[in-house]
Amino acid sequence: MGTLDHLKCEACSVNAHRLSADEIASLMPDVPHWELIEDGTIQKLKRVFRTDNFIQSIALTNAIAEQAEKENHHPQLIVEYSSVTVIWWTHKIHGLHKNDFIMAYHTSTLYANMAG
Ligand SMILES: C[C@H](O)[C@H](O)[C@H]1CNC2=NC(N)=NC(=O)C2=N1
Repeated sequence: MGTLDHLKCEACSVNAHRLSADEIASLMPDVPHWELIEDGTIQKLKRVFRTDNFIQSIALTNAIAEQAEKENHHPQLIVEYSSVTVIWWTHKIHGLHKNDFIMAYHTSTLYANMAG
C-alpha cells in the first residue's frame, strides 16, 4: 500500500504546481517500474506493460481509458500486439503534476489486477 493508493486527481489549471526535481525524486519510489523521461523540456512518466496478445492489450487500454475518464486525466498510449506503453504528464503545465504519479500508481494496479 503506497502513499498514492487512496489519492484522487485534483482538477488541473494552467497555474497548477509543476513538480520540482526534488519532489519528483521523492515520488519515484512510489511508482516502481516507471521511468522518468525527458521529451524536449517536458518531463514524463513512462512504463511499458507486456501483454500476451492484442486482445489483452486492448483490454488493458480500455481499463486505463475508463479510469482516465473518471479522473479527467489522460495518458498517451501506444497499443501493440504484445505491449501497451503508457506515458503520463500534465499537458496544461507542460510537465509533471502529482496527478501523473497518482495515475501511474493506479495504472500499475490495474495491470497487476489484470495479470492476476
Ligand atoms: C478540459 C479538460 O479538463 C482538460 O483538458 C484535461 C483533460 N485531461 C488531461 N490529461 C492530462 N494528462 N493533462 C491535462 O492537462 C489534461 N487536461
